[in-house]
Amino acid sequence: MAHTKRTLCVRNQKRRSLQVPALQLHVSKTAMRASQKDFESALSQVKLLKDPGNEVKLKLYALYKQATEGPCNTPKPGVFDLINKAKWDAWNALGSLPKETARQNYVDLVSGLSSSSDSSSQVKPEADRKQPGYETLVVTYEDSITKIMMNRPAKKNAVTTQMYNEIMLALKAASKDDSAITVLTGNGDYYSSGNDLTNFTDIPPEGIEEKAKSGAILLRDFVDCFIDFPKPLIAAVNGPAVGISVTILGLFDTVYASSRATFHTPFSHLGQSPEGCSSYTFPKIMGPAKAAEMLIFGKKITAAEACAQGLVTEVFPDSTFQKEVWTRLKAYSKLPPNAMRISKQVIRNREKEKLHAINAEEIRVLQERWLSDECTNAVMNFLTRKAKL
Ligand SMILES: CCCCCCCCCC/C=C/CC(=O)SCCNC(=O)CCNC(=O)[C@H](O)C(C)(C)COP(=O)(O)OP(=O)(O)OC[C@H]1O[C@@H](n2cnc3c(N)ncnc32)[C@H](O)[C@@H]1OP(=O)(O)O
Repeated sequence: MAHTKRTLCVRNQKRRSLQVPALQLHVSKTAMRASQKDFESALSQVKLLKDPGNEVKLKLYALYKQATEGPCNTPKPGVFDLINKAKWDAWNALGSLPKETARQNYVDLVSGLSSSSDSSSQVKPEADRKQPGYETLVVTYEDSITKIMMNRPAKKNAVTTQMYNEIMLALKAASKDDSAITVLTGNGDYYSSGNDLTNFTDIPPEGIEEKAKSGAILLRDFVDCFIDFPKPLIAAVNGPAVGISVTILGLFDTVYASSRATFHTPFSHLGQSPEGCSSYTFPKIMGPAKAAEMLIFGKKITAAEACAQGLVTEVFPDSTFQKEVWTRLKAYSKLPPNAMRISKQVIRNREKEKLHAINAEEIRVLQERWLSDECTNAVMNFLTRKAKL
């Protein structure tokens, strides 16, 4: 099997003491409080706004439908019915986002739009372009770079159902905005601790099989977004990464890591199996032997090891990680965007179909694993704190 190693350039790998920056607990205080009245007032307010553009209108439409009718429940329009298909796609992308959250996101989005149109006579500096409507992410646009930052630092950026949906929305928006490159990173001391294990707890009345089915659709759509993302996609791995946040790195174009980062896929420990196309990308990137140690035995590797094995492009000392990575990315973002996009597509298109098939197959297997005693016991152990990785 051919190894396709990324550029190897390991920097200062001296171990540093783990510095935990002040955690910024992101709790939307109003999240649980968007009343029907707030929602109705947002509905009236939206009519007074100047045209926010198609992308925002689609977001508003999707959140409105989700808030009033719940998950998308209508047949997918035909390919030639472009407008209704775009609306359907936007609604469907919200997956099982709860109605209350959709209502709150709608209210937040309208309030963000109102305040930006109130000050529309002033030219906002690019750094202020924080995009409204996200609860688990901070999405910003600056220097032709869309930055998607996972923002649940107190939970080590564990990925909830809502965060899966918001990352998909943010990627879809970034694929259409005028940014040249897109970056995924984490807030706080972790990049991400992977799937939020409480995703296994809210079992609907229809039973665990239904939950596994909706989880499978969510995960398939999530990974598909990374396979199909049309622009250069960079991961800035600011700290330890676990599970799904590691496996999807094989679908990024470039992975920069802090010297403090570690990479861990404890699937067997959790009674689960590989996802994110890692059963294909990892053996291809690092060779079957190293991939097996990670994916079957759950070996945790350091940033330096991940770089030597080709999963990481370059490691930066933790103390200068942010500065060095953003300086590099700002320079890359000035390259001709169409050329970068086309080069990415030439590289990716050859493999797209295969990656989609691998994603579907991995999820078919994983869906069965979720129903196994091995998986249930492992999740219960974590949630009752008998086990930690
Ligand atoms: C029926 C099927 C439905 C399925 C629906 C899902 C669909 C998609 C599935 C995709 C599958 C992906 C596979 C994976 O990602 S596997 C990896 C899963 N992750 C883990 O197992 C990590 C678990 N976490 C830990 O082991 C530790 O927290 C840590 C990451 C090593 C950090 O330890 P540390 O001591 O530093 O910190 P704490 O443990 O005190 O964590 C701080 C708080 O954060 C909470 N936390 C952290 N990680 C998670 C997590 N993954 N899920 C839920 N909660 C998490 C932790 O509980 C603490 O919360 P607290 O302060 O309230 O106690």
